[in-house]
Amino acid sequence: MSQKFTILGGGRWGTALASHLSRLGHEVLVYDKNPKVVESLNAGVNPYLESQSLERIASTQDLKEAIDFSQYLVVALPVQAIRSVLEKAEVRGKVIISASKGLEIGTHKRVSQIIEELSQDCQIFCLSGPSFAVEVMKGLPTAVVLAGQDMEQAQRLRELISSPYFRVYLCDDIVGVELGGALKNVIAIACGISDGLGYGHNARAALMTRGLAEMVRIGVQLGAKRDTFYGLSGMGDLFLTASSDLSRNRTFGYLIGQGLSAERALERIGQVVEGYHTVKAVKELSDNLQIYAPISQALYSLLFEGKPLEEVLKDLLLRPSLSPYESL
Ligand SMILES: NC(=O)C1=CN([C@@H]2O[C@H](COP(=O)(O)OP(=O)(O)OC[C@H]3O[C@@H](n4cnc5c(N)ncnc54)[C@H](OP(=O)(O)O)[C@@H]3O)[C@@H](O)[C@H]2O)C=CC1
Ligand SMILES: O=C(CO)COP(=O)(O)O
Repeated sequence: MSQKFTILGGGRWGTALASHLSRLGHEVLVYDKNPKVVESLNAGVNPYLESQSLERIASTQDLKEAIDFSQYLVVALPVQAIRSVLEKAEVRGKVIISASKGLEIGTHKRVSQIIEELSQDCQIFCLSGPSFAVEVMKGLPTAVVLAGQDMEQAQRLRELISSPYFRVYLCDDIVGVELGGALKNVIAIACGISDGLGYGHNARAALMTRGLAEMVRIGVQLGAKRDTFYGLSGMGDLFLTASSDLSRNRTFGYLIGQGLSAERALERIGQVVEGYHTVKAVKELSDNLQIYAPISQALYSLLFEGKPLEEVLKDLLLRPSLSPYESL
């Protein structure tokens, strides 16, 4: 059955999801602050893939109009922008799907926690997993996971958003699914640095494996189920992001490995690099909760404390091996 969907955020991911939902016959309204994006969507042209025409996607800069438009709200904004947008919106009684991946700096909150704080009487779900926007825009086969507490509502949502090329699995561990999507970006930056330095495939495989162990340690401490990290939103998205040129997080790391400063690398990419912010939140969380997170800690000292890359690598590679906590 056709429904109305509001998408908050007309970036690449918001536009890809809008395109997917409209192909399924839903009526979609995208909210974005950028007039050029709004204009392009209203003209039926994908702002990021100009060869693709888009039908049935309307767009607005009017947040109230967007919120009032539908019962179903998809949040696809950069994580650090979500609070400021939701503070301006009165969100009440909606079914909300968070599609953003990261932790909020300062509060260390997951996206569903930010949404919960700033909305009333809403049911909140998280959509995550290995899903590059450009491939979803093109309708290439993709599998994702939808997590939430109310499995009946999740099942209804799955029926609304699934297609043969967009396969949706369900999960009741929203904490694990959100943390999988947020933490894999940090490890993807580390893998990018290793690739940029020319360290080779062995090093990248080691970082991905030890990175996954680090994600599990952090996640379990924060209340996630261990097994969730071995599914689409943890391992699945880590494999994708840490090994593909399409990833902004990996590319960010790659450019740093090639000698660029973090500022220059961010400038060059010109899109959201969520892992850069999440590193900060993870560093504070792991300090506060005494979680052993050597890769995230090393990235923090490189990106935010100005420690030279050679020293960071030396510390990481020469740190005492096999502490009891490292056996996972
Ligand atoms: N791209 C992908 O493949 C995927 C992305 N995601 C997640 O989706 C989220 C969004 O990423 P993505 O769409 O790729 O990012 P993009 O960089 O493509 O776009 C971000 C968009 O958010 C807008 N924006 C920034 N700040 C604000 C604000 N304060 N108020 C309103 N709009 C704002 C930007 O506008 P402007 O350009 O004017 O600044 C831009 O249109 C991230 O959390 C990402 O991890 C998840 C799965 C896949
Ligand atoms: O999360 C993503 C794919 O699942 C997108 O990753 P990047 O933000 O690194 O491009």
